[in-house]
Amino acid sequence: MAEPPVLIRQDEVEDLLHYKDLIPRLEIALRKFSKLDSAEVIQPVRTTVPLQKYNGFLGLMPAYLVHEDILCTKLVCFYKRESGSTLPSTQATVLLFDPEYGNVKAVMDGEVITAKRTAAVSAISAKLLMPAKSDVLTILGAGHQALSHYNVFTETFSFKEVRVWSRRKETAERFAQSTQGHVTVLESVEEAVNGADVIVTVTGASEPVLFGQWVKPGAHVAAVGACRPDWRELDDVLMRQAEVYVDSREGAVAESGDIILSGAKVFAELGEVLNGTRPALREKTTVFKSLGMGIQDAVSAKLVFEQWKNKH
Ligand SMILES: NC(=O)C1=CN([C@@H]2O[C@H](COP(=O)(O)OP(=O)(O)OC[C@H]3O[C@@H](n4cnc5c(N)ncnc54)[C@H](O)[C@@H]3O)[C@@H](O)[C@H]2O)C=CC1
Ligand SMILES: O=C([O-])C1=[NH+]CCC1
Repeated sequence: MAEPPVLIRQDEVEDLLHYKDLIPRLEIALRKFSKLDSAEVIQPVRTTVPLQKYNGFLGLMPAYLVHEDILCTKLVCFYKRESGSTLPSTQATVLLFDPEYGNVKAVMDGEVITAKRTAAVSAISAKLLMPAKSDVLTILGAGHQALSHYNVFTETFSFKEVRVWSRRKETAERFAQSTQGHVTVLESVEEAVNGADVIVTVTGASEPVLFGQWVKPGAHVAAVGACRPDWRELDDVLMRQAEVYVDSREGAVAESGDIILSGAKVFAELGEVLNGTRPALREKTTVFKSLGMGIQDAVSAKLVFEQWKNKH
């Protein structure tokens, strides 16, 4: 009989999952996903169950990586919260299976996995697409994803200046006090992105907060929020003037309001750029529209489980 699943808590996942191990594995998974013959990766588009009464969604994100034999699913609830709400906006649990028998090997916290793998994929996009000389990073939003993006971007790159904006100035100030290095708080999005080389949008907005007229030509935008077909973070001008990269074309045309409602064309998947089948247009204004994929959770969960076993 199969062993009962182990339970891996949030603090353990935090200790076990490191960007230096995660980024190369995510790159491999993205490459495999974007191969023309992608039989190595099975990942349906996320199924979402609307929770209309609570302004949220339950997302089911299964994935199977055939060669690595990783079978996994994440269950994630995400909500649109009112300003000042103390309720969490993303809650997640990850189940890692034994693909041969079908039993669950581990049940682990999915919030840290979601925060770290999303930020790590944005860092991969920036590595490929940001201007060769990038001095200024701006983060719009000051929640969980803002912090994980701050951590991986400052660990991976050398920005001279990091700025943050949030719709409530106190939240941005609290964020700036929580970071290791200096972060400048700006009162408006326009000021915050003025001259920025890299802009990360990690808000819960459903209407555009970032407008193309404010974005420096050649800048790179990692757009992480607005994960529903009728939610926006970026305006039409930015979406139409930028070269648009995505994690998954299939996911993007089904779920991204920024793409669907602007009519912008997807230029490439990140995996295609990593595979060398589509170019990285670094000199142009670029948007990486992130939606999140089950394979990103699967490789993260495998890594956490491996590290957990080494310790027990
Ligand atoms: N692409 C991906 O793989 C993932 C995307 N997300 C999305 O990323 C976004 C940020 O997630 P978390 O940091 O976990 O949330 P959070 O609740 O911790 O932080 C959200 C931030 O956005 C701000 N915000 C909320 N509504 C806003 C509005 N209407 N206008 C401007 N700012 C607003 C909040 O004040 C806060 O600073 C959410 O949209 C979430 O759904 C989350 C996980 C994965
Ligand atoms: O990939 C993910 O976990 C999510 N994307 C949007 C909200 C949660």
